[in-house]
Amino acid sequence: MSNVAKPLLSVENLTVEYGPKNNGFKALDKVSVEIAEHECMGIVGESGSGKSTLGRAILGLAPIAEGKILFDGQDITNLKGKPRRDLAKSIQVVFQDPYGSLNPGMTIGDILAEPLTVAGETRQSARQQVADLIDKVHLPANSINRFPNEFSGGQRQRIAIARALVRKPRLIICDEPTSALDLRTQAAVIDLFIELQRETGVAYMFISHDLGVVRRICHNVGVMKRGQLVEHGDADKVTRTPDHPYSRKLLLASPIANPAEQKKRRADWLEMRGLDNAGAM
Ligand SMILES: Nc1ncnc2c1ncn2[C@@H]1O[C@H](COP(=O)(O)OP(=O)(O)OP(=O)(O)O)[C@@H](O)[C@H]1O
Repeated sequence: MSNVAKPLLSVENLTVEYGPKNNGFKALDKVSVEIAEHECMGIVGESGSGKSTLGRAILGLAPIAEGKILFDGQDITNLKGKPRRDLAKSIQVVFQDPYGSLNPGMTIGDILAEPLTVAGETRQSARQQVADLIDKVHLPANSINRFPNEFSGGQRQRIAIARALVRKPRLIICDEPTSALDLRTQAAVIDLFIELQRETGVAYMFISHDLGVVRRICHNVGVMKRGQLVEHGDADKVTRTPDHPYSRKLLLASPIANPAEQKKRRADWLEMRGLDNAGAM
């Protein structure tokens, strides 16, 4: 499948195998997917279908048996050590669990400043950027001196999002980032994701069980089943099979018809979010 714009991320025939090589369990089986700059690609599918494995493989955290991952044209499939750490500037992640993902012994200010000071920024510049980020994710300014256990689940997820944004990434893998939150908090965090995308132009791979959330935030969606990406189309149209309300099968009512339609949808979507086609604002 191909997007009209040059892909930021391109996953080609990716196979991830757990267990003995060439004889293990294929958690991903020849998956191909592309995400263009500024886009939000939803990944949905039943439990165990391979959604998180896809995200983990992109982050270099899953055993790749076959296939390729390109980021901005660079082959990152087997990147390790320093080059992999350097890539963390461009590809970040927000996980589901807002309780487990923050170091409880560090203040929010230190959690957010660490990636900047490690990258060589002065303490003063880091402090200023952290203050701006706290403001950007709508947390009170005094959050800087407080510890993670002083915050609610929704607030912690805002901190995790701020941490993902610290180094101005071009892509964030969001792995069920709202599913541990109550409905009201979930809606506010989704609004934040949308707002931040509008402001920064960051692209998202948004892994979720929740079709409502995916319809709201995503542009395209891919449906996974038993390690394969079985359908791909317009996120507005993703729905469960109507005649089998308990079925886990997902149907895309309107797959993308042709490149011209695809191009128009992309332009409309970017316009709605106040982004241009060429680069971040
Ligand atoms: N480290 C691992 N070792 C062995 N098998 C694994 C490992 N991680 C995942 N799997 C298996 O790979 C398959 C895909 O798992 P994955 O977590 O990607 O699914 P998922 O679609 O994200 O599920 P969920 O929606 O429940 O989070 C599952 O059968 C899982 O048991």
